Amino acid sequence: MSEQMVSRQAEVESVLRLAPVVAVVVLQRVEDAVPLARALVAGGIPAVEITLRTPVALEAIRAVANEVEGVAVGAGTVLNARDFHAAARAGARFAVSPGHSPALLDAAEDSELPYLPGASTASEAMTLAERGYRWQKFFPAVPAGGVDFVRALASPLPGIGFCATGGISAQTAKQWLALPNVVAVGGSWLTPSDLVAAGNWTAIAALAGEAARLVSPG
Ligand SMILES: O=C[C@H](O)COP(=O)(O)O
Ligand SMILES: CC(=O)C(=O)O
Repeated sequence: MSEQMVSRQAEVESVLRLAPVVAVVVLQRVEDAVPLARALVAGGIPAVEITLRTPVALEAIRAVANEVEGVAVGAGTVLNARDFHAAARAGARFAVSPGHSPALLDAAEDSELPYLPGASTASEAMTLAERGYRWQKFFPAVPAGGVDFVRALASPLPGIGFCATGGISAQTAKQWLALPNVVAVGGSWLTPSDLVAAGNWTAIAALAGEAARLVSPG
């Protein structure tokens, strides 16, 4: 594996180990980005994935990267090489995808930006491991097989650590974090759209606080 790949993987690991939960955020208004990220950081959740699902996402990433101390802001829903480069230009510290494709893996190899690609089967996880990706997003975690499925991957694929995301809640996060091959979970439950729309940053900081108190042995 190239030295660059080793250091980008180390960076992904360090982001995933900042806290038990990566906040997955869908923003409708760019002006919400900075106070929202500050609330998450204040609650103890510094890893924030802003999904490229809305027109304001890149501007939001730029604002958070420039203005929020202590945050590790990444771009989620990176679907192609163009998204990948746009995320890097906006100042994202990492990029995340629901799956992966040959073109995306090529773009990631040509870039400095640490990358967390998605997998949801043993074969996909093995394909990514062959390309040097020890840290992977297991997505969509619940519909793709749930806790039992991911637990069953731990023994045959001991080198792979997952950030399980998709369908996880405050109530179920603990079960996921107890798996030896789950280093963190991702989820949107910390930033419900009604609280974001209402600008209720205090409530979001409280949800982040609860999430930060979860523990992962992975
Ligand atoms: O990674 C992105 C997912 O949409 C987050 O899933 P969730 O909304 O079920 O937490
Ligand atoms: C689902 C996912 O991985 C993403 O939006 O990045």
